[in-house]
Amino acid sequence: MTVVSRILSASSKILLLPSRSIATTSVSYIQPSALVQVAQTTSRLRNVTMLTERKPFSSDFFFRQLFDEKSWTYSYLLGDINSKEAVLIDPVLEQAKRDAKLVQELGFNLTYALNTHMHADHITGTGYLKQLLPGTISVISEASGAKADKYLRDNEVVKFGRFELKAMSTPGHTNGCMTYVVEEQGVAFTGDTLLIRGCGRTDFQEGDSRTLYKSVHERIFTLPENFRLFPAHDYKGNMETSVAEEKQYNPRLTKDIDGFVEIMANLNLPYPKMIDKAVPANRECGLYDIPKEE
Ligand SMILES: N[C@@H](CCC(=O)N[C@@H](CSS)C(=O)NCC(=O)O)C(=O)O
Ligand SMILES: [Fe+2]
Repeated sequence: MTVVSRILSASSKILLLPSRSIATTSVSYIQPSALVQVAQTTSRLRNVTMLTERKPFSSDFFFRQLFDEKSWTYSYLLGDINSKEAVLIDPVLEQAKRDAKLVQELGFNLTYALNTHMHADHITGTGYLKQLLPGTISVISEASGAKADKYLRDNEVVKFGRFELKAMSTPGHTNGCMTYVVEEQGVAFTGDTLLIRGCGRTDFQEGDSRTLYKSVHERIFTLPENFRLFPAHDYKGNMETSVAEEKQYNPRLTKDIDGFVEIMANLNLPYPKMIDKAVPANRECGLYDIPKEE
């Protein structure tokens, strides 16, 4: 019997038999690798993702997802547990005290407070964090047009302890959108470029659907399939996704580019409530409208 006919034969047995009987059928002569192929084939037929093996974070990599309930924003504190250097991605002004307290409680030194882009729906916490945690350097892309202490270009790296965070230019939602990637840990922070089963809107700031589509397909979707992806927002309670999941299930970005442009042109979303306040503030690194001391 050839390998192919064995697979087909095993596949039909697995599909036809109730699951409890699989272990007791005559498939035991099949090579384990052939069984994996059968499982992959049957999963594809049932439209189920075969999860690629996950890469766990290393024990010296600190990761904490934080949430702002008013703007549905996720911020991310990443740190090197040994050197105690940390970075904070997309902090929110109203949560800056919470975040500063956490950084101090954990004994971290916040080296960089980074924005993935110039946000339109909330004021960034980077400016206030510079006051709360002196020495913190605010960071945004050069293309954002916003003020910060440090500007990043495509493929530039910032270090925290032994870790490297690489800025990957992913414009489309805004010109200056960056996806921040910690390659060694298999993780990327996509800002508003790629949301879980969605993506950033393209109807204000420098939004451009074709550019966003290319950013996702040519940059984010070319990361390894098992990379964990963390967005700047989720409005449905999801917290994390992966390259493999979004490539298979993103309802917008699995379309061809023209189909995508059509979807984006017809979202009809109301403008963010804070846009007229947030964009001018964020252009200045969020350095005004600091909450009053209690
Ligand atoms: N209702 C919220 C704003 C919601 C919104 O527009 N979110 C943006 C990301 S923040 S710039 C977005 O791109 N959404 C895409 C989508 O499909 O929802 C508010 O008033 O703040
Ligand atoms: Fe945004």
